[in-house]
Amino acid sequence: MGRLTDQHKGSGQVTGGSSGIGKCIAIECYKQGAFITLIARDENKLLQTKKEIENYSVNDKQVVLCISVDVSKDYELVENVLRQAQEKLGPVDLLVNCAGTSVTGKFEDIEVNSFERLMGVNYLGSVYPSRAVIATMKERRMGRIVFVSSQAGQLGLFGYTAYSPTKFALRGLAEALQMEVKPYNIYITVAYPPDTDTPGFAEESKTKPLETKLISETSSVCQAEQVARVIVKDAIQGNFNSSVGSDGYMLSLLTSGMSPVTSITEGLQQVVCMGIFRIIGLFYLGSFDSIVRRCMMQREKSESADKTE
Ligand SMILES: NC(=O)C1=CN([C@@H]2O[C@H](COP(=O)(O)OP(=O)(O)OC[C@H]3O[C@@H](n4cnc5c(N)ncnc54)[C@H](OP(=O)(O)O)[C@@H]3O)[C@@H](O)[C@H]2O)C=CC1
Ligand SMILES: CCCCCCCCCCCCCCCC(=O)[C@@H](N)CO
Repeated sequence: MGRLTDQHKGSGQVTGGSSGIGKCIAIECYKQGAFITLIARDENKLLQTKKEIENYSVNDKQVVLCISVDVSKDYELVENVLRQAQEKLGPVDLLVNCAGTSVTGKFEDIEVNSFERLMGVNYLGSVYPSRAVIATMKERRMGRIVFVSSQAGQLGLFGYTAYSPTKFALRGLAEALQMEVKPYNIYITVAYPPDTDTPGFAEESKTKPLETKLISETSSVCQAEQVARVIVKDAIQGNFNSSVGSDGYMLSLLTSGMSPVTSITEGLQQVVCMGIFRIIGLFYLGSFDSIVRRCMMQREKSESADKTE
């Protein structure tokens, strides 16, 4: 963010900044000299994280501000608290929409209200803060907005019927918004992290179907620090697409569709590699289908064994 202003190293707002990937993104920005606003619900977690982040200060003027608000409930409230934060720390240079949560399970086993709740937090919870800061960014003719999607926002997988659509939605929002704000020198980044070792991931793993676990093992679990470093780098560079690891790279290239390109090299890589990555992708899909079929047969076998007992 150092490039964003001459006066100070910029101001960053991170939703979901009190835990996991969001916390590491906040630390990464703070280490680069930025002023930080953490946005989440639980005040204790916020204060604890603020203390932790302050250990990384690079100058004595740096501030970490905490805001306790639900990003998915009341737009007016979100707009108000973000305005107050900007009055204290200056206009926001970087907004990172990282607040989010997941529910996994078979379609028929997921509570109906979970579909609505996840769309609320993961999608509307990214719309509201972005909508609240965009006018100022346009006036200043500068700014960066990050949407934290997921690899599960690039392809649909067993167990993610409630979660994936919310992460796909962010991509649509990001593409449309990028086209609107590019002439104002505002750049949007969509990040597609793989499974990442965080409190949220630990919670998700408790109830994850076996199929989802086996399929997800295709790509290894990343560290939140690494994911955060990549996201912050891509946001500063103004890259539309942000992915981690070789699976992440292939998946992003393969699903690039009509999304904007940031460089000629990126466009050329897509043109050259698309076909071959599709072939590799088909093999992955085949192996996912066979995992699902094997699990189904095993379940039926153990159910019929139970009945004959
Ligand atoms: N970990 C993973 O494997 C992956 C995660 N992601 C995505 O990255 C993001 C962060 O995930 P992760 O670090 O694992 O999550 P964590 O559960 O560790 O942290 C979630 C953060 O979001 C905040 N939050 C949740 N709901 C709300 C809300 N309604 N309003 C305001 N803040 C909220 C939480 O604070 P509080 O509860 O106090 O509000 C917390 O700070 C999510 O969007 C997730 O979908 C993407 C790919 C992989
Ligand atoms: C050429 C094509 C290569 C294809 C590789 C496919 C690898 C698929 C693995 C997907 C893992 C799902 C991650 C979801 C993470 C997430 O969002 C939750 N953990 C949130 O808590």
